Order: sequence, then C-alpha cells, then structure tokens
Amino acid sequence: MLGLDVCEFGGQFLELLWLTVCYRGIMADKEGTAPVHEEEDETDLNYQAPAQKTLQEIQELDKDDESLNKYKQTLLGTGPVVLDPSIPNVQVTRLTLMCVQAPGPITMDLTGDLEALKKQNFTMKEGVDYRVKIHFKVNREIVSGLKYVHLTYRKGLRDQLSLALVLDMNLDQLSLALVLDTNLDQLSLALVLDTNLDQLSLALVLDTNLDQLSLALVLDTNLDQLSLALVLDTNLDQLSLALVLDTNLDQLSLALVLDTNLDQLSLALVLDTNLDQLSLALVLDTNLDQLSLALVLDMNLDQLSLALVLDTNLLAEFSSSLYLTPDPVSQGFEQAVNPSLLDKAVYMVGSYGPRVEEHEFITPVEEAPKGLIVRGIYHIKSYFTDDDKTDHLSWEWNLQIKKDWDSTESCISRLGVLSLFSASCRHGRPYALSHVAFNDRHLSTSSKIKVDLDNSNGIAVMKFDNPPVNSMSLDFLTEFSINLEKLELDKSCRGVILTSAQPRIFSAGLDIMDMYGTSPEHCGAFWKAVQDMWLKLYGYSKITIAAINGASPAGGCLMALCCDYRIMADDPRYSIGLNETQLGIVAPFWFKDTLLNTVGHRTTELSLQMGIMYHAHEALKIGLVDQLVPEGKVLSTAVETLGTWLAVPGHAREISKSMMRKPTVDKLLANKEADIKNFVSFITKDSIQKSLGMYLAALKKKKA
Ligand SMILES: CC/C=C\C/C=C\C/C=C\CC/C=C/CC(=O)SCCNC(=O)CCNC(=O)[C@H](O)C(C)(C)COP(=O)(O)OP(=O)(O)OC[C@H]1O[C@@H](n2cnc3c(N)ncnc32)[C@H](O)[C@@H]1OP(=O)(O)O
Repeated sequence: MLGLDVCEFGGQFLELLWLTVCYRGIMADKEGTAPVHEEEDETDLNYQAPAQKTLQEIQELDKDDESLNKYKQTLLGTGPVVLDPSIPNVQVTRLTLMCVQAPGPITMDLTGDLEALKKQNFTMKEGVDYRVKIHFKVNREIVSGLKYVHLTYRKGLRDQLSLALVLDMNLDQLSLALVLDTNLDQLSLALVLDTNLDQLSLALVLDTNLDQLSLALVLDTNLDQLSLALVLDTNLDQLSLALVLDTNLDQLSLALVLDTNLDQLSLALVLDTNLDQLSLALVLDTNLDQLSLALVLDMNLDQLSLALVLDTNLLAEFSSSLYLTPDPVSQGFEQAVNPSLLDKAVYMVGSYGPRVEEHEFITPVEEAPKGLIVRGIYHIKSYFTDDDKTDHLSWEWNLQIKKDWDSTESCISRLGVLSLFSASCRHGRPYALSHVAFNDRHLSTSSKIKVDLDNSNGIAVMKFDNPPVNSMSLDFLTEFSINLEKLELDKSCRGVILTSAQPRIFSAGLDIMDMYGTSPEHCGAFWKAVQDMWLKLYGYSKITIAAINGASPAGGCLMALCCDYRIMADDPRYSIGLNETQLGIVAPFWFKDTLLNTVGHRTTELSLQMGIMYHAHEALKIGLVDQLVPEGKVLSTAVETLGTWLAVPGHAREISKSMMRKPTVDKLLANKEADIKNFVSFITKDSIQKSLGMYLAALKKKKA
C-alpha cells in the first residue's frame, strides 16, 4: 500500500519508532492552569528526556522521503490546525462511559459548564463491564505522554460510625451495653443486656459484611430457668428470621424479627418482662444508604426510661470539605485530607499530533463494583495531563452505582447522546432501537435489524429486516450503527456477519425516499448517518463478513465492500455494484475509494462511469466478491470463514486492517462537514431531484 518493499518498510518502521521515542520529549503546551501533581509511583530511573523538537522540526526530518512523509502525516497530522494561541493546544471535549448493557449512551460534555458536572450523577448498573472513552483535540503542537488520571472517592462516606452505649443501674441491677460499629464493609452490632431481677441476660451479636451475615442471640433467664441461644449465619441473598419467646414464669416475652435481603436489613427486638417490669424494644434498619436504630428501654423499679434514636445517612454528603478542597491536587491530598479515596487509576494515553478531527482514547475494560455495600455515589476527579504535568483539563463528576439502570429515556436525556448518533437525535428522531439484551445468545430485537450473538463462538449475525427491499433509511442506518457500536464494545463478540432476512435482496441501497423531496436539513442528517455507518463499518476493529444473499445495488454494495470478506449467493438473478450514475447521481469520493481499494483503478473507472451492476460470476471475476456458494450455504459458509479468520492473532490482523484502511477513513474524517454540504447542495438540485423522480417512476413502472 505504501509502495515499499518489506526491508524498506522495516527500516522506516524502526526509524519511526525512534522518532516516536524522540517525540516523547517534545515540550507539551505550557498553557493551562497549575500543574497537576500526582504521586509518582514509578521509580525514577534517572531518565533524561531527549532534546525537545517542535512539530516543524520533526516534519523537516528526511523531508525528501515521500513514503516517510506520508506515514508522518498519518501519525502526526499535516500541521497546526488552529493557529490562535488563545485556544489551548489540547482540548478535551467529552468523556463517554461505554457499556454494552447500558440502555442509552452515557456521555459528558467537557466543553461546557464543568461546575454543573460536579452536581450531576451518572448512573451505572453494578457489576457491568465498561470502558471510558475520551475525545480530545490537538491543535498545534505534538503533545507527548498524555495521561488520563482518575481518582475515585466514596462520596460523603464516613469511614466509620461507632456507637457505644453502656448503661448500668443498680436498683436491683440492670446493665445494658450496646456497641454498634459500621463502616462500608462491615456492620456490627452487639447488645448485651443483663438484669438480675431474678436474672435475665440477653446477648445479641450481629455482624454483617458483603459476603456474610452472622447473628448470635443468647438469652438466659433463671426465673425457673429459660435459656435460648440462636446462631444464624447467612450469605446475604435473603434471610428472614422471626423468633418469639414467651415464658410465663413471672412473665417474659421476647420477639425478634430479622429480615434481610440484598437491599435491606431490618431487625426488631422486643423484650418484655414484668418481674417488676422491664421492657426493651430495639429496631434496627439499614439499607446502606441509611442506618436507623431505635432503642427504647423502660423499667419501673423506681423508674428508669431510656430512648435512643440514631439515624444516620451513611452516604449523604456530610460536608464538602471532606472531599473537596480548594486545591484538590496538592501534595498528599488523597491520603492526608481525604480518607475515602478508594482508587487511583492512571491511563497512558500516548503522544498525539495536531489534526482537524478529534482523537479518541479508550481505557481497558473495567468492571463496575457490585453488591449491597458498594452501591452509592462515587465522586470522581478526572485529570487529563501529560509528562510535563500540564493540566489540560481537570473536572469532577459523580458516578452512582445502582442495582439497575435508570430508565432509558432519563438516561439519554439527562446524560446527552453519543456523538456518533447525535445527528438523528438533533433532528428529533428517536432511536428505533428497542432495549438490547446482550445476555446469552439472543441479542436484540430492534425493529429493522435482528442481531444474534452466539456466545459459544463470539460470532454475531446481523440480519437486515426492513421490508420490502432493506433500503437504508435514516432510522435503519442509525439502528445499524448503534448495533455495530454495541457489538464492538462487547468483548464476547469477535466478528460480525451481515446478511439479509428478506428474500432475494441483500439491500436496495440508500433509501431514495430520504433523498427525494425532503428538506435540506433532512438530507444533511441523512447523509451524516450514511457517513457514520461507513466510518464505523470500514474502520471496524472486529472481523466483518458480508453474506450477500440477494441483490445488492449502490449503498448495499458499499456496505458489502466495507466488510473484510464477501460471500455471495451463486444465483444469476442477483447482481451487485455501484450503479449511482444510472440514477443520475454520483458516488462520492469515499464510495469510490472503497471500490478502488477492492477492485483496482481501471475496474473502478469502468464500474463507476457506467454504473455497472455485476452478476455474481462477474463480481467474483473482478474481485468485487471473494466467493460464490449456493444460496442455502451463504450464511453457514460465512460462519465457517469467520472461524478461519478468528484463528489469526487478533492484534496483528487488526493493525494490518487499520494500516490498509486508515488513510481512506481519515480522508472522510477530514472532510465530513464539507462532504455533507456538498451532498445537500447536489441532491437538492432540481435536475437531480428530477432524475431521482424518474428513477422511482421507472421502478414502479417495472413493477406494474
Ligand atoms: C459533483 C457531485 C460530486 C459528488 C456528489 C456528492 C454527493 C453524492 C451524491 C449522491 C450520492 C447518493 C448515493 C446513493 C447511493 C444509493 O444507494 S442510491 C439507491 C440506489 N438503489 C437502487 O438503485 C436500487 C433500486 N431498486 C431496485 O433495483 C429493486 O427494487 C431491487 C432489485 C432492489 C428489488 O427489486 P424487486 O424485488 O423487484 O422490488 P421492487 O423494485 O418492486 O421494489 C419494491 C418497492 O421498494 C421500492 N424501492 C426499491 N428500492 C428502493 C430504494 N433504494 N429506496 C426506496 N425505495 C425503494 C420500490 O420503489 C418499490 O416500491 P413500491 O412498492 O412500488 O412503492
């Protein structure tokens, strides 16, 4: 692709590696506020950064080497894209929590009011896998050693709540000791009651942590002797216990009710003895957001009454000073000031050059914490920094771990939308996607596309089901891109097969009705959805195979061309090709590039000018498809083929794919807006609308 032989390429690759090492030393932008201080966990190896070079200096290196220059362009961009020095070199624009199971996108806009973010809670279901994606722009100079740092605090958490109450009375002796100790990991309650009005003793020990609940109750009375001991141990998936004890040797009553499930622990203890009257009632209720304890004691041997009510909101914001300080990054802050720092994560983002489009960085998969105790609000401080500790952006936000997601609607409206799909939302189109359940085998029942992921082999089959001809409308394209994105994030999915649920038609291409007689705004939104579909599919990291089981004109052909491998039904009725000129329209440059990259220059020239639709055998001959099989075997062959592709080491295949396709993808990325404008002005022209109208009429006439 680069016109290099293997040795030459190897040599240049080494050279680039060397350059990359040099770039690490390149001075990062000095703008921004106070430098971010982080505790340096790494051992200082006395590393001396190489002499710093500017972007221009690097671009000057070996500038006569055309191949190297092309490669440098891909790596570093073409040069400064924003000259205005008042605009920061690095601009962090948004953070997305990517989670396959989420009912909607979870995105925070970092270009707006960061103060408002501090008050917002982003909800995540406990136990789900997620990744963090950060979009950022580099405007002028290469920035090296970018890092994303993520400090997580338990919001408003008290490390410990302890209460000890000891009561001692010697009007014929009553002693009570109550010890309550709770922190996030543990709740312990010990209650000892002792009265020697002819002897009554009660000991209650309750101990619960995430995995285990233990309860021991010992009751002893020797008013003609009654003893009770109860020990209970459960692993917290639901426990209920009720104990009622009644002895009428001068009357003793005891009722104990204990109820606990994952969300709630309730304990009620009522004790009643009328040997000159003793009453005790203890109510304990904790659901981890809240701990309530009420103890009422009543004695009338010369009268003693005690009532204790304790109510504490374990997760409330006690005081902002507990976790917010004027200088959150000052030395030792995490340990000294904030005892509830739970986690510090540092992600190496890398070195980036300026370019028009945003860069994106995605963290490895993490698992959200799970369980009764960990549910609640976490306060997160995020820093986007670099080797020089320049503070490109720091912001704070809250993540609320809940037993379940918030409803889809609130999730989407509260948190904003994922950029990829923003066009359809901006234009007021709701997602056509129903809730996607990624569990087990069955994946989604969205209205126009059926997705079936087989967890045994990691192969997902996406079946287009948009009758009559699987035309790609705005809704279809949006749904397609969402499904594709979800599968890309789903680590159990290893490859995707595209095929049709409609007989004889793979896809009739773009929906002409979205381009004919619609407003310029609609055309713009539609074209953006076409671009996003192409960008996602052509640049897809996982393996894609088109199982072409029917006719595949224009956009249908484009979709198949985006895949890594094409298997077509061996049937003379089916044809495939970019036939745009037959409609009086022109395939844009990225359609052209996709075909060109597959079948070569001359065939593309013929194909595009003439708008040729190739029958299956011709398509195989020119390399437009890779294999023909009987129609009944198209899908099974695709599954088999995907299996052989999966045998190739994934990272090597992925890098190779990216190496082949990235320049083509980058070309559209750099011209997205202009391409939309161009399309809108072209498609809304009277002459083009007339051509489309005639084409539609011809389709209907053919049918008649
Ligand atoms: C200077 C300029 C430089 C650059 C330009 C800038 C930008 C680029 C500008 C424009 C580029 C736009 C790119 C467009 C790409 C496309 O994909 S355009 C769509 C092309 N598609 C076709 O040509 C396919 C047409 N359809 C067929 O050939 C047949 O329908 C097909 C073989 C698929 C199936 O045949 P059959 O089973 O016999 O079904 P019918 O023909 O009877 O069709 C059933 C109904 O479906 C309607 N229909 C068919 N295709 C489409 C479609 N693509 N969109 C909307 N509707 C479609 C058809 O009219 C029938 O409707 P009816 O039942 O009669 O109401």
